[in-house]
Amino acid sequence: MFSSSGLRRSVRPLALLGLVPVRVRIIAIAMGVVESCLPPAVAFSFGSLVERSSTGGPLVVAAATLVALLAVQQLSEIAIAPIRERVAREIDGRFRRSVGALALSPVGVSHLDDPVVADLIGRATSEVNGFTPGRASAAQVVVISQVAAALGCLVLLSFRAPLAALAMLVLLVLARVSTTRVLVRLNDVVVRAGALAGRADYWRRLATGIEGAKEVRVFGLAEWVVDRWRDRHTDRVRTVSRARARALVLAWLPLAPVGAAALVGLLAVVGVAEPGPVAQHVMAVFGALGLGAVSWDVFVLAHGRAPLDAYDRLRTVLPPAPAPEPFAPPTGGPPSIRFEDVAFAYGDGDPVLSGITLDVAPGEVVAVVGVNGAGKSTCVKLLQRLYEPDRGRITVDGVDLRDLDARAWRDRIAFVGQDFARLDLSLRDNVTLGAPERRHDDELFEAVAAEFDLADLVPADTGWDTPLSRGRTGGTDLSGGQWQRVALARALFAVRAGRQVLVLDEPTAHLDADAEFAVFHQVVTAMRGASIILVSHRLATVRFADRIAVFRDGVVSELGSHSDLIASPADYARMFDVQASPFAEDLS
Ligand SMILES: Nc1ncnc2c1ncn2[C@@H]1O[C@H](COP(=O)(O)OP(=O)(O)OP(=O)(O)O)[C@@H](O)[C@H]1O
Repeated sequence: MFSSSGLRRSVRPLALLGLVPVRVRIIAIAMGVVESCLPPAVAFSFGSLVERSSTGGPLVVAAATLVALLAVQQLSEIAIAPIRERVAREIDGRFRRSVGALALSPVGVSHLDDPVVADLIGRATSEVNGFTPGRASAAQVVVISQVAAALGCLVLLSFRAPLAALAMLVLLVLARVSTTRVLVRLNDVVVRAGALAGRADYWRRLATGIEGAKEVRVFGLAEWVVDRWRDRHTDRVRTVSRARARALVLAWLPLAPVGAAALVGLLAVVGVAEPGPVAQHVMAVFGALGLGAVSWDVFVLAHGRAPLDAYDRLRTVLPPAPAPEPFAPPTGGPPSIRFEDVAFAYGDGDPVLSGITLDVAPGEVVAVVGVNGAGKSTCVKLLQRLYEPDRGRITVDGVDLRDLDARAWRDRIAFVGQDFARLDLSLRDNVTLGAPERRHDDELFEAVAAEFDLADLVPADTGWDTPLSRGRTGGTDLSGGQWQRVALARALFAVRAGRQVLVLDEPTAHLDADAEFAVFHQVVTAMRGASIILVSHRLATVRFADRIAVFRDGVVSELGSHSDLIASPADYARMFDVQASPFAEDLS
């Protein structure tokens, strides 16, 4: 039913029990069976005890049996809690892994641009109020045993009053069906409440958190933001409480058939003279009413199915991919990369690239420049296979990128982007996760840390293991420029560990042109040997590249070394003059 890449077929909560170890499964099922047998057994045993006391028969055995049954009932209620926890933990662990694997299974990231997919991933991973598939599965066992216990009581009744038992069965099934409908409605309320809470929460974070703290104060937005927070929150509470009230009104409806069933059951006892059968009958009637009752477990079952349903739908949208190959160090030197007439648009949007043709020779440094929105980052995303070209192809050593294993190709790339990852981990992890297969290579890490002067970023006593987060004990936070040094060190670690392609997509955009030039120069000098692609919208900072490609209107409009391009009368020379005139002396 389950593999690391996904649950194989449509899953129901009960089927998830197959994921727990056999021993735990057997205990859970055995306890369910015991719980199903207890109510009819107690009714029967109580009837015998009353009968014996009325006829003056020996009471000891009957009383001892009843006491033993009641003791088992109490004990099983206590013992079942840790079993249910274990069942839920085992299933939820596997389910989370399965959802994670599915969400990460597409080669690229274009599926995340689709709001339907994003919503399904959100719902499959949501654990609102702890209603998880694992808890639903454990609850399903309890619900089945509750139903079985009630049916057992009806069977007991049917020996004396078959018609009354049949009428009760019909009425209680009716009650149960309408109860389930009410629960589905309540479940919808919970889902809606979750979506609305997300909106209200955004404004709460903006008002009280660090996210927009400066803008909110400096632009005088405080009152406006707080008003929005209050309005969204009020909207949420009002919408949810109206929907809940409507659902709860319906919750009264099942009470009518339950009441009628109780009446039918109790009336059937009229005329029975002996106290024993009367006692057994009354006990069995009360036991049978459980068939129409709403228990907490029915509620957990209804809610805990929601992530499973979302997961099922997600699987129809995202078929599970085969498990990735383990890391295999690349053989040979840096590759030659070629973009051949590559065209691309996001979804149904306008073309961003309309025919890019560009070579990067092994070990060459190629800069990609162009105005904002020219498609430079998009080109880099295609190279990393985060998206696929609509037309044309990208080849690596002559092989179409689509024919290469995406994971194996990415294992050859080191990358720093504009919004590089600031991992809430230690400084050491932030750097060494650039090449996870060499994570424990302290010598390599120390060399890279020395090259980027990382020692002054963390206190000496906690050293490399200092968490880079103010929110963690003993943690520290870094400035934007310091984080950027860490991100570049991560790329250097990856290159030293054997990555042969380096992509820098404006990680230094917030620096001034001189500082960006210095950083690019340092990084490229340190990583010479890899095939390097530098992206920038500032021409002066990449002038040392072997070749510069100017992106314009979705194509490469100029290509050559800085001295070639500056000598031609086209865009590059004109833009370079405009951008570089304030630094003319430094650049000469
Ligand atoms: N995920 C996306 N979905 C839809 N459109 C996108 C997406 N990412 C980028 N775009 C659009 O594609 C165009 C090119 O964006 P891209 O980021 O490649 O440009 P760029 O040259 O790198 O710009 P900049 O220098 O500002 O970073 C822009 O119009 C942008 O709005």
